[in-house]
Amino acid sequence: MLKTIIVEHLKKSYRVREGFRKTKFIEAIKDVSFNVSKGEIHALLGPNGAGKTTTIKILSTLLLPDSGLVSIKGFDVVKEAEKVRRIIGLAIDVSKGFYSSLSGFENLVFYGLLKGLSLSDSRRRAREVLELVGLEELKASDSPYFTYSLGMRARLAIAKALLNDPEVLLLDEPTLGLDVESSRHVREMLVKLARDGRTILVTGHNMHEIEIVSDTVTIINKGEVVASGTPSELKSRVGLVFKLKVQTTLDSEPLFKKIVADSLDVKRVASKVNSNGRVEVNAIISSNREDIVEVLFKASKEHGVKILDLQLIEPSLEDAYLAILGVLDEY
Ligand SMILES: Nc1ncnc2c1ncn2[C@@H]1O[C@H](COP(=O)(O)OP(=O)(O)OP(=O)(O)O)[C@@H](O)[C@H]1O
Repeated sequence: MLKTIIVEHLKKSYRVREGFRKTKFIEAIKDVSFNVSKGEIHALLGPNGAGKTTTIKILSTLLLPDSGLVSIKGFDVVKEAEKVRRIIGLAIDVSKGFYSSLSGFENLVFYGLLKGLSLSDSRRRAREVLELVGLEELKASDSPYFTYSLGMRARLAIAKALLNDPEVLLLDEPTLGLDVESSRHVREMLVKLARDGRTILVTGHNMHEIEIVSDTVTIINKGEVVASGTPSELKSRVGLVFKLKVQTTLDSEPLFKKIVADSLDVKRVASKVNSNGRVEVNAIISSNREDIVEVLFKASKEHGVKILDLQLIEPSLEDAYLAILGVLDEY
């Protein structure tokens, strides 16, 4: 089946002026390839300057690539840019691009007209998308844009991207700077839009958020793909590694550490005495969950180790991301 978004061996350099006569090239994208299937939410992750926005700009026909093949629903973003523009919705710099004294509704009608809709269609569609992103519900659509909170601005940017009822949404950091509730609202909106069959490419830095919403992920660093897959595939890359935190007593600590060291694959262990007099043992263990649970159970039931509290933490997407980029020293 043809993938909705195809990016193959994408390359892009920026030419920048250096001094009066000299120019230099910044290789923003050296080699980026990934695919996104219909109805999927795909996250593009990477540190600042990795090339995420540049990729979104090429996909949305705002920038031309130097080389590589990029297509959306089979349309080449260079040769068939007009057709691509008709089927995509773009939200980039989500708190920019609106007239501050116009209301959300008036801004959207203006953009609807720019997209070639008639005045009556623009007005109808503006109301529909305002409803879709929950701005009607907040009774904000007729207030001037300058009164909007960041969360409302992000919603309006997504509403604008939805004006032409696009099959593909390209969203660059849609939750940047949003509070917990607004971010959750945007996340829920993305899931709903994908469930309706839209394909979504999103960038962001909040790993927790990305882990919740995305079906697949591509991690890029310095313009190159360093990993891709589902969040669980990426997490399995860091191996079967758990963080175990146990609170025990001073008396039980030596025996507990011995049992754990003898029975499990312990990578690292450290302990400290807490202010409440309990000993907190922190271990990185590369054994499977069932074995860890069995050893803890036996230590408590058969050897009388006092386990006062415990946490067994699996690696998160953030752990995987940091490990893949080689900046995680915890694992
Ligand atoms: N218009 C431009 N002119 C020159 N260099 C640019 C331009 N836009 C981006 N770059 C450079 O290209 C590289 C990739 O930038 P890009 O904005 O695509 O990264 P990003 O992954 O989106 O970063 P961030 O997470 O900070 O938004 C960076 O080194 C950046 O400085």
